[in-house]
Amino acid sequence: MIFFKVASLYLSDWLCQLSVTSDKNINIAKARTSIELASKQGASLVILPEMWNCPYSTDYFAEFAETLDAHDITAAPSCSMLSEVASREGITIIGGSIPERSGGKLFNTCCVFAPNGELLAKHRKMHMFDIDIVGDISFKESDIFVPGEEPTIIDTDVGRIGVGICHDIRFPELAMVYRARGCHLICYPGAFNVSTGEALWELEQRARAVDNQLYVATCSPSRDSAGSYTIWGHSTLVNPFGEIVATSGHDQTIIVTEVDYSAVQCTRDALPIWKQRREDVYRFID
Ligand SMILES: NC(=O)CC(=O)C(=O)O
Repeated sequence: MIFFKVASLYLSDWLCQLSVTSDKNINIAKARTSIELASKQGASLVILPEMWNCPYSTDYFAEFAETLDAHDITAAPSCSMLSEVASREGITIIGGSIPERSGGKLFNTCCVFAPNGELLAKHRKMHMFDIDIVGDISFKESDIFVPGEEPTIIDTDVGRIGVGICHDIRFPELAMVYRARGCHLICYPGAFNVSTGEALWELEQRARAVDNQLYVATCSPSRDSAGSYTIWGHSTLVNPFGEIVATSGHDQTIIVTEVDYSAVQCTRDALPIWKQRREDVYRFID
């Protein structure tokens, strides 16, 4: 989980990496305790990991799925906990992700809650994690999930935030949309595995941050989470200059760090690459 304390343009940021079990009630209780702890310490934004209520495995997604009705969140125990804690503590929550059931389909969905407990937005993972690295890892999210169709931009008390989920980070176009629409921060709840994580997790975050000159936050479950998928961990915050502000190892942990949104404009003034783009010459197809 990541937590932010906000004072005008200046935030204090907590990253809290949760160990996910195969018992949903335990996962909900653990997340609640961590959010409350963050709030007591002054956090105003909390970010949870991808699949914080469910092991990251195609064997579990359907069983752990919840139906999310913005008008009656009580049928979804994971999200009703987030809504209740958001309103009791008066904080914004980027709710990692959970399996969502809707219209006979399943989505990998991040719910965002306002400090009054209102469901502000839902981001459905847009790019399915379907990979096959011979002799290493095979995973096919699209066996279970259907991709979301839209980018998600939310105006919150802690800035304009874009949301992506894990594999979404590999698509620079999505991050560019967020930059073009004025986001200061992109949050990617994620659960990279050890193979891709070691090679690419940090690289992808720094690339999205430096190309778009904004903050990138990632939040992962910890390595000891349930299921056969081995999680990389290493929740991280990267600044608009591509530098790592804070990161973790792979164990369950909380990191507290600080975010200064003025770095977004400073970096853009110093290196005005957005204005220097040559859209007149970029062509994907002749
Ligand atoms: N959960 C994911 O989308 C995993 C991923 O992208 C990876 O590289 O691992």
